[in-house]
Amino acid sequence: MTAVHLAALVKRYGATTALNGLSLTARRSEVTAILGPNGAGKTTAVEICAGFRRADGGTVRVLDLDPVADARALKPRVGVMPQSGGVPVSARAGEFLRLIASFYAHPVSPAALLERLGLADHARTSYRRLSGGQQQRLSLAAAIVGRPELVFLDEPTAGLDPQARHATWELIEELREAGVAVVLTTHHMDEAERLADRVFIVDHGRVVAHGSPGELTGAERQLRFRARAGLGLDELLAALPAGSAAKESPAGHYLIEGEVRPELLATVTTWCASHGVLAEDLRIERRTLEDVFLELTGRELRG
Ligand SMILES: Nc1ncnc2c1ncn2[C@@H]1O[C@H](COP(=O)(O)OP(=O)(O)OP(=O)(O)O)[C@@H](O)[C@H]1O
Repeated sequence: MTAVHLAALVKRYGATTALNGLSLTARRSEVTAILGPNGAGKTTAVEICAGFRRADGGTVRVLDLDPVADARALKPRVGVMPQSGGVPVSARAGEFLRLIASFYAHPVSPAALLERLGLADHARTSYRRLSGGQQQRLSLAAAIVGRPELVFLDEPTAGLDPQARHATWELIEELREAGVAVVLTTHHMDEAERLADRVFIVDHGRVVAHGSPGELTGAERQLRFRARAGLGLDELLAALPAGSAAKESPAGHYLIEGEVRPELLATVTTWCASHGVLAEDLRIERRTLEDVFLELTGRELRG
């Protein structure tokens, strides 16, 4: 079932076009990741879905409603974790979460949620005195305490330590199991790969590719190794099957693309042996979303 439908969304801030025809769909019981570099338009898209901003063009439907015109009807059904907190700085964590819970008919127990997110010892701490990671987790708790059908999480794990990051991932997976539609933004491709059923790769305000992580990265494998910089690859390339590619990037890091079969591995190692090259860290791996992004845009995701 469709929870969010965005079609040809346009948003301008003065001379800046933040969204330039962005289209995406998110479904219930799925995690949908909007993956893109800084400034790609992810936050703007979430803010429009949350009814915080109006689009300049295109269609926005959230649970089949209009986020601005139907804001009252959507409020009890949608949770939002904005990028910049959204919590009054003097509010104490526990009191704030109980207040938010009181707005909903069937909230989760605030105390249990604080415990779950490792904030139980900070229930009496004011928001401004929480660490960045604790503030993030309180903001996440506030987004989900009302048992929403749909949640928007804007960079939910930004600034979290690995333990808190994993706890957040597990919570997100449980939301999906419970039938919630989760839409999250991230510029961590590992987060999208681990969590998302569908990924929308966004760049310059539009979707440049979408699909499940497996669809996006494909079945293709690639072979990588490290060796001394500046190996002449023409001769190796000539020995490889047609359609293969070999490149050095950055210096001393080699990548062989194409159909990685046993013969290809043998060709590479034989070539290395005959040139006195010790191929270190030789490995065959699947393409990552980072590779896909690089291919599509010519830039690194986190660049
Ligand atoms: N209120 C605003 N006024 C002017 N320009 C803005 C405003 N908000 C965002 N922008 C610009 O719009 C573009 C998209 O920004 P947005 O915050 O939506 O991207 P993002 O993908 O969420 O980036 P990040 O990962 O850094 O949060 C950027 O060029 C940004 O500078």
